[in-house]
Amino acid sequence: MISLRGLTKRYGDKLVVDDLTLDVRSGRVTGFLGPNGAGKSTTMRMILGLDHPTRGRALIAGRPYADLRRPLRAVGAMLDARAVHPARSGRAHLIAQARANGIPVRRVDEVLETVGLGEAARRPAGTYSLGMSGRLGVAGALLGDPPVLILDEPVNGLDPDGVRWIRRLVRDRAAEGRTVFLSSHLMSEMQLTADHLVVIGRGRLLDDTSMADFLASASPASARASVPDPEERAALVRRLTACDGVGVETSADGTLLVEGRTAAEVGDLAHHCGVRLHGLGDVRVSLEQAYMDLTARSVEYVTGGPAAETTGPPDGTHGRSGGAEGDGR
Ligand SMILES: Nc1ncnc2c1ncn2[C@@H]1O[C@H](COP(=O)(O)OP(=O)(O)OP(=O)(O)O)[C@@H](O)[C@H]1O
Repeated sequence: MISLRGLTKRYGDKLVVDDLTLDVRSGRVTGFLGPNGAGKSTTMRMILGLDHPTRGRALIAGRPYADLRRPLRAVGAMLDARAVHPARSGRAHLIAQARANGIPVRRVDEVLETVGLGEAARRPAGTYSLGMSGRLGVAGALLGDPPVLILDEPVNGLDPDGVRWIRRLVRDRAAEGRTVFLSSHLMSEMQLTADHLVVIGRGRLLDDTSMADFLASASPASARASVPDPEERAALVRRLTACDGVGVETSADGTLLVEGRTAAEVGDLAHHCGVRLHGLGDVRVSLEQAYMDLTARSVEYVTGGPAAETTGPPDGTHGRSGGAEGDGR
Protein backbone atom coordinates (compact mmCIF):
# COMPACT_ATOMS: atom_id res chain seq x y z
CA MET A 1 0.00 0.00 0.00
CA ILE A 2 1.03 3.58 -0.66
CA SER A 3 -0.07 6.16 1.93
CA LEU A 4 -0.05 9.91 1.45
CA ARG A 5 -0.63 12.07 4.49
CA GLY A 6 -0.98 15.80 3.99
CA LEU A 7 1.47 15.56 1.10
CA THR A 8 2.31 19.05 -0.09
CA LYS A 9 4.84 20.47 -2.56
CA ARG A 10 5.56 24.07 -3.29
CA TYR A 11 7.97 25.28 -5.99
CA GLY A 12 8.70 28.92 -5.20
CA ASP A 13 5.31 30.53 -4.69
CA LYS A 14 3.50 27.86 -6.72
CA LEU A 15 1.60 25.25 -4.75
CA VAL A 16 1.90 22.17 -6.95
CA VAL A 17 0.66 19.40 -4.62
CA ASP A 18 -1.79 20.56 -2.00
CA ASP A 19 -2.38 18.51 1.14
CA LEU A 20 -3.04 15.10 -0.44
CA THR A 21 -4.21 12.45 2.00
CA LEU A 22 -5.16 9.06 0.57
CA ASP A 23 -4.24 5.38 0.44
CA VAL A 24 -3.45 3.51 -2.76
CA ARG A 25 -4.51 0.00 -1.79
CA SER A 26 -3.20 -3.36 -2.86
CA GLY A 27 -5.12 -5.85 -4.99
CA ARG A 28 -6.46 -3.33 -7.44
CA VAL A 29 -5.33 -0.98 -10.18
CA THR A 30 -5.62 2.65 -9.12
CA GLY A 31 -5.67 5.18 -11.94
CA PHE A 32 -4.18 8.60 -11.21
CA LEU A 33 -5.91 11.28 -13.27
CA GLY A 34 -5.61 15.02 -13.59
CA PRO A 35 -5.13 17.69 -16.24
CA ASN A 36 -1.66 18.73 -17.46
CA GLY A 37 0.30 20.27 -14.63
CA ALA A 38 -2.09 18.95 -11.96
CA GLY A 39 0.81 17.52 -9.95
CA LYS A 40 0.66 13.80 -10.76
CA SER A 41 4.34 13.36 -11.64
CA THR A 42 5.40 15.51 -8.70
CA THR A 43 3.32 13.30 -6.38
CA MET A 44 4.89 10.17 -7.85
CA ARG A 45 8.36 11.65 -7.52
CA MET A 46 7.74 12.40 -3.85
CA ILE A 47 6.53 8.83 -3.25
CA LEU A 48 9.78 7.63 -4.82
CA GLY A 49 12.00 9.95 -2.80
CA LEU A 50 13.04 11.94 -5.89
CA ASP A 51 11.51 15.15 -4.54
CA HIS A 52 11.16 16.29 -0.94
CA PRO A 53 7.68 17.22 0.25
CA THR A 54 7.31 20.76 1.56
CA ARG A 55 4.97 19.20 4.12
CA GLY A 56 3.43 15.82 4.81
CA ARG A 57 4.58 12.29 4.10
CA ALA A 58 4.49 9.60 1.43
CA LEU A 59 4.95 6.02 2.64
CA ILE A 60 5.35 2.70 0.87
CA ALA A 61 4.22 -0.22 3.03
CA GLY A 62 4.48 2.13 5.99
CA ARG A 63 8.00 3.40 5.29
CA PRO A 64 9.45 6.39 3.46
CA TYR A 65 11.22 5.42 0.24
CA ALA A 66 14.57 6.49 1.69
CA ASP A 67 14.25 3.84 4.41
CA LEU A 68 13.81 0.94 1.97
CA ARG A 69 16.90 -1.24 2.03
CA ARG A 70 16.43 -2.82 -1.41
CA PRO A 71 14.10 -0.26 -3.03
CA LEU A 72 13.58 -2.13 -6.33
CA ARG A 73 12.30 -5.13 -4.38
CA ALA A 74 9.76 -2.95 -2.59
CA VAL A 75 8.57 -0.71 -5.41
CA GLY A 76 9.03 -0.71 -9.16
CA ALA A 77 8.52 2.53 -11.01
CA MET A 78 8.64 4.07 -14.43
CA LEU A 79 8.46 7.85 -14.42
CA ASP A 80 10.35 8.92 -17.50
CA ALA A 81 10.83 6.22 -20.11
CA ARG A 82 13.56 8.26 -21.86
CA ALA A 83 15.73 8.62 -18.75
CA VAL A 84 18.32 6.09 -19.94
CA HIS A 85 21.90 6.69 -21.04
CA PRO A 86 21.56 6.59 -24.87
CA ALA A 87 24.85 4.78 -25.46
CA ARG A 88 24.09 2.02 -22.98
CA SER A 89 22.21 -1.05 -24.14
CA GLY A 90 18.87 -1.79 -22.53
CA ARG A 91 20.40 -4.89 -20.98
CA ALA A 92 23.37 -3.01 -19.53
CA HIS A 93 21.00 -0.40 -18.11
CA LEU A 94 19.00 -3.07 -16.31
CA ILE A 95 22.11 -4.95 -15.14
CA ALA A 96 23.37 -1.78 -13.42
CA GLN A 97 20.02 -1.41 -11.63
CA ALA A 98 19.94 -5.10 -10.72
CA ARG A 99 23.46 -5.06 -9.23
CA ALA A 100 22.63 -2.07 -7.03
CA ASN A 101 19.69 -4.00 -5.62
CA GLY A 102 21.17 -7.47 -5.22
CA ILE A 103 19.11 -8.89 -8.09
CA PRO A 104 20.68 -11.69 -10.20
CA VAL A 105 21.47 -11.00 -13.89
CA ARG A 106 19.24 -13.87 -15.02
CA ARG A 107 16.29 -11.80 -13.78
CA VAL A 108 17.34 -9.07 -16.26
CA ASP A 109 16.99 -11.49 -19.18
CA GLU A 110 13.69 -12.71 -17.77
CA VAL A 111 12.12 -9.22 -17.64
CA LEU A 112 13.54 -8.32 -21.07
CA GLU A 113 11.64 -11.32 -22.46
CA THR A 114 8.52 -10.36 -20.49
CA VAL A 115 8.43 -6.89 -22.06
CA GLY A 116 9.27 -8.18 -25.53
CA LEU A 117 12.70 -6.58 -25.79
CA GLY A 118 14.73 -9.79 -25.94
CA GLU A 119 16.09 -9.10 -29.42
CA ALA A 120 16.79 -5.39 -28.94
CA ALA A 121 18.36 -5.86 -25.52
CA ARG A 122 21.95 -5.40 -26.69
CA ARG A 123 21.30 -2.33 -28.85
CA PRO A 124 22.04 1.17 -27.49
CA ALA A 125 18.93 2.47 -25.71
CA GLY A 126 19.32 5.73 -27.67
CA THR A 127 18.18 3.86 -30.80
CA TYR A 128 14.93 2.66 -29.18
CA SER A 129 11.56 4.03 -30.29
CA LEU A 130 9.35 5.70 -27.69
CA GLY A 131 7.37 2.47 -27.31
CA MET A 132 10.55 0.40 -26.87
CA SER A 133 11.82 2.88 -24.27
CA GLY A 134 8.52 2.46 -22.46
CA ARG A 135 8.94 -1.30 -22.50
CA LEU A 136 12.46 -0.92 -21.08
CA GLY A 137 11.06 1.34 -18.36
CA VAL A 138 8.47 -1.29 -17.46
CA ALA A 139 11.21 -3.94 -17.44
CA GLY A 140 13.06 -1.83 -14.86
CA ALA A 141 9.90 -1.56 -12.77
CA LEU A 142 9.41 -5.35 -12.83
CA LEU A 143 13.05 -6.18 -12.10
CA GLY A 144 12.74 -6.64 -8.32
CA ASP A 145 9.35 -8.42 -8.61
CA PRO A 146 8.02 -5.71 -6.26
CA PRO A 147 4.65 -5.67 -4.48
CA VAL A 148 4.12 -2.05 -5.53
CA LEU A 149 4.19 -0.67 -9.10
CA ILE A 150 4.10 3.03 -9.97
CA LEU A 151 3.86 3.84 -13.66
CA ASP A 152 3.63 7.35 -15.10
CA GLU A 153 1.97 7.23 -18.53
CA PRO A 154 3.01 3.62 -19.26
CA VAL A 155 1.08 3.39 -22.53
CA ASN A 156 2.71 6.50 -23.99
CA GLY A 157 4.04 5.59 -27.43
CA LEU A 158 2.91 1.97 -27.30
CA ASP A 159 1.18 0.38 -30.28
CA PRO A 160 -2.29 -1.19 -29.76
CA ASP A 161 -0.72 -4.56 -28.97
CA GLY A 162 1.55 -2.89 -26.40
CA VAL A 163 -1.39 -1.05 -24.84
CA ARG A 164 -3.28 -4.33 -24.37
CA TRP A 165 -0.15 -5.95 -23.02
CA ILE A 166 0.26 -3.22 -20.34
CA ARG A 167 -3.43 -3.56 -19.45
CA ARG A 168 -3.09 -7.31 -18.93
CA LEU A 169 0.21 -6.93 -17.10
CA VAL A 170 -1.06 -4.44 -14.52
CA ARG A 171 -4.37 -6.21 -14.06
CA ASP A 172 -2.56 -9.52 -13.49
CA ARG A 173 -0.23 -7.87 -10.97
CA ALA A 174 -3.18 -6.37 -9.09
CA ALA A 175 -4.97 -9.75 -9.15
CA GLU A 176 -1.90 -11.21 -7.44
CA GLY A 177 -2.52 -8.74 -4.60
CA ARG A 178 0.02 -6.09 -5.59
CA THR A 179 -0.49 -2.34 -5.51
CA VAL A 180 -0.63 -0.70 -8.93
CA PHE A 181 -0.72 3.09 -9.28
CA LEU A 182 -0.67 4.44 -12.80
CA SER A 183 -1.35 7.69 -14.60
CA SER A 184 -2.63 8.12 -18.12
CA HIS A 185 -4.42 10.71 -20.19
CA LEU A 186 -5.97 7.96 -22.32
CA MET A 187 -9.38 7.78 -20.72
CA SER A 188 -10.77 4.91 -22.78
CA GLU A 189 -7.77 2.81 -21.77
CA MET A 190 -8.00 3.86 -18.14
CA GLN A 191 -11.67 2.86 -18.13
CA LEU A 192 -10.67 -0.65 -19.17
CA THR A 193 -7.71 -0.91 -16.82
CA ALA A 194 -8.41 0.75 -13.47
CA ASP A 195 -10.64 -0.46 -10.63
CA HIS A 196 -10.23 2.68 -8.61
CA LEU A 197 -9.49 6.33 -9.39
CA VAL A 198 -7.68 9.16 -7.70
CA VAL A 199 -8.34 12.45 -9.46
CA ILE A 200 -6.47 15.67 -8.73
CA GLY A 201 -6.75 19.18 -10.13
CA ARG A 202 -4.21 21.93 -9.42
CA GLY A 203 -2.64 19.69 -6.80
CA ARG A 204 -5.83 19.11 -4.82
CA LEU A 205 -7.75 15.88 -4.37
CA LEU A 206 -10.96 15.99 -6.39
CA ASP A 207 -12.03 12.36 -6.05
CA ASP A 208 -10.88 9.05 -4.60
CA THR A 209 -13.44 6.46 -5.57
CA SER A 210 -14.13 3.21 -7.37
CA MET A 211 -14.42 3.36 -11.16
CA ALA A 212 -18.01 2.09 -10.90
CA ASP A 213 -19.04 4.80 -8.43
CA PHE A 214 -17.22 7.48 -10.41
CA LEU A 215 -19.14 6.56 -13.55
CA ALA A 216 -22.45 6.02 -11.76
CA SER A 217 -22.35 9.38 -10.00
CA ALA A 218 -21.50 11.17 -13.21
CA SER A 219 -24.91 10.72 -14.78
CA PRO A 220 -28.43 9.76 -13.85
CA ALA A 221 -29.59 6.34 -14.98
CA SER A 222 -30.56 6.15 -18.61
CA ALA A 223 -31.45 3.36 -20.97
CA ARG A 224 -31.84 2.68 -24.65
CA ALA A 225 -34.69 0.58 -25.99
CA SER A 226 -35.70 -0.37 -29.49
CA VAL A 227 -39.47 -0.77 -30.04
CA PRO A 228 -40.32 -2.02 -33.55
CA ASP A 229 -44.08 -1.40 -33.46
CA PRO A 230 -44.94 2.35 -33.75
CA GLU A 231 -48.16 2.09 -31.74
CA GLU A 232 -46.50 0.15 -28.96
CA ARG A 233 -43.65 2.65 -29.02
CA ALA A 234 -46.03 5.58 -28.61
CA ALA A 235 -47.81 3.78 -25.75
CA LEU A 236 -44.53 3.11 -23.97
CA VAL A 237 -43.40 6.72 -24.41
CA ARG A 238 -46.71 7.92 -22.92
CA ARG A 239 -46.30 5.66 -19.89
CA LEU A 240 -42.68 6.67 -19.40
CA THR A 241 -43.19 10.43 -19.72
CA ALA A 242 -46.10 10.31 -17.29
CA CYS A 243 -43.51 9.67 -14.57
CA ASP A 244 -41.69 12.58 -12.92
CA GLY A 245 -38.03 12.99 -13.84
CA VAL A 246 -38.15 10.84 -16.97
CA GLY A 247 -37.31 12.22 -20.41
CA VAL A 248 -37.58 10.28 -23.64
CA GLU A 249 -35.97 11.00 -26.99
CA THR A 250 -37.02 9.03 -30.04
CA SER A 251 -34.52 8.61 -32.86
CA ALA A 252 -35.41 8.20 -36.53
CA ASP A 253 -35.06 4.41 -36.39
CA GLY A 254 -37.51 4.17 -33.49
CA THR A 255 -34.95 3.71 -30.75
CA LEU A 256 -35.88 5.35 -27.46
CA LEU A 257 -33.34 7.03 -25.21
CA VAL A 258 -34.89 7.07 -21.76
CA GLU A 259 -33.30 9.40 -19.23
CA GLY A 260 -34.05 8.76 -15.59
CA ARG A 261 -34.75 5.02 -15.83
CA THR A 262 -32.53 1.95 -15.91
CA ALA A 263 -32.82 -0.75 -18.57
CA ALA A 264 -34.38 -3.06 -15.97
CA GLU A 265 -37.06 -0.49 -15.15
CA VAL A 266 -37.85 0.15 -18.81
CA GLY A 267 -37.96 -3.62 -19.47
CA ASP A 268 -40.36 -4.19 -16.56
CA LEU A 269 -42.67 -1.42 -17.70
CA ALA A 270 -42.65 -2.68 -21.29
CA HIS A 271 -43.47 -6.18 -20.09
CA HIS A 272 -46.29 -4.81 -17.95
CA CYS A 273 -47.75 -2.93 -20.94
CA GLY A 274 -47.29 -5.85 -23.33
CA VAL A 275 -44.80 -3.89 -25.45
CA ARG A 276 -42.30 -5.92 -27.49
CA LEU A 277 -38.67 -4.73 -27.28
CA HIS A 278 -35.89 -5.65 -29.71
CA GLY A 279 -32.99 -3.99 -27.95
CA LEU A 280 -32.60 -2.87 -24.38
CA GLY A 281 -29.57 -1.72 -22.46
CA ASP A 282 -28.26 0.76 -19.92
CA VAL A 283 -26.50 3.81 -21.34
CA ARG A 284 -23.30 4.44 -19.45
CA VAL A 285 -21.35 7.62 -19.30
CA SER A 286 -17.78 7.31 -20.54
CA LEU A 287 -14.88 7.90 -18.16
CA GLU A 288 -13.76 10.68 -20.49
CA GLN A 289 -17.04 12.57 -20.06
CA ALA A 290 -17.20 11.98 -16.30
CA TYR A 291 -13.59 13.13 -15.97
CA MET A 292 -14.15 16.23 -18.12
CA ASP A 293 -17.15 17.20 -16.01
CA LEU A 294 -15.21 16.78 -12.78
CA THR A 295 -12.04 18.56 -13.82
CA ALA A 296 -13.55 21.30 -16.00
CA ARG A 297 -12.82 23.93 -13.37
CA SER A 298 -9.33 22.67 -12.54
CA VAL A 299 -7.79 22.74 -15.98
CA GLU A 300 -4.81 25.05 -16.07
CA TYR A 301 -3.78 24.75 -19.71
CA VAL A 302 -6.86 25.01 -21.92
CA THR A 303 -6.86 24.35 -25.65
CA GLY A 304 -8.21 27.29 -27.64
CA GLY A 305 -9.11 29.55 -24.73
CA PRO A 306 -7.99 31.08 -21.45
CA ALA A 307 -7.59 28.79 -18.49
CA ALA A 308 -10.33 28.68 -15.89
CA GLU A 309 -9.65 30.98 -12.99
CA THR A 310 -11.28 28.89 -10.30
CA THR A 311 -9.91 25.76 -8.75
CA GLY A 312 -11.93 22.68 -7.93
CA PRO A 313 -14.09 22.84 -4.84
CA PRO A 314 -12.12 22.24 -1.64
CA ASP A 315 -14.37 19.55 -0.24
CA GLY A 316 -14.20 17.31 -3.26
CA THR A 317 -17.84 17.93 -4.16
CA HIS A 318 -18.61 18.80 -7.73
CA GLY A 319 -21.53 19.35 -9.97
CA ARG A 320 -21.42 16.79 -12.71
CA SER A 321 -23.65 16.73 -15.66
CA GLY A 322 -24.01 13.37 -17.24
CA GLY A 323 -25.34 12.51 -20.59
CA ALA A 324 -22.58 11.32 -22.88
CA GLU A 325 -22.90 7.82 -24.01
CA GLY A 326 -20.00 5.52 -23.40
CA ASP A 327 -18.97 2.01 -24.00
CA GLY A 328 -19.06 1.05 -20.32
CA ARG A 329 -16.52 -1.39 -19.03
N1 LIG B 1 11.32 21.05 -10.60
C1 LIG B 1 10.29 21.91 -10.75
N2 LIG B 1 10.45 23.23 -10.53
C2 LIG B 1 9.43 24.09 -10.67
N3 LIG B 1 8.17 23.72 -11.05
C3 LIG B 1 7.97 22.42 -11.28
C4 LIG B 1 9.00 21.45 -11.16
N4 LIG B 1 8.48 20.22 -11.45
C5 LIG B 1 7.18 20.45 -11.76
N5 LIG B 1 6.87 21.75 -11.67
C6 LIG B 1 5.55 22.35 -11.91
O1 LIG B 1 4.64 21.68 -11.10
C7 LIG B 1 3.38 21.58 -11.77
C8 LIG B 1 2.93 20.12 -11.75
O2 LIG B 1 3.76 19.40 -12.64
P1 LIG B 1 3.63 17.83 -12.81
O3 LIG B 1 4.66 17.41 -13.81
O4 LIG B 1 3.65 17.19 -11.49
O5 LIG B 1 2.16 17.71 -13.41
P2 LIG B 1 1.45 16.46 -14.10
O6 LIG B 1 0.10 16.35 -13.47
O7 LIG B 1 2.33 15.27 -14.05
O8 LIG B 1 1.28 17.00 -15.57
P3 LIG B 1 1.28 16.22 -17.01
O9 LIG B 1 -0.03 15.52 -17.10
O10 LIG B 1 1.37 17.36 -17.97
O11 LIG B 1 2.46 15.32 -17.03
C9 LIG B 1 3.56 22.18 -13.13
O12 LIG B 1 3.08 23.50 -13.10
C10 LIG B 1 5.06 22.15 -13.32
O13 LIG B 1 5.47 23.22 -14.14
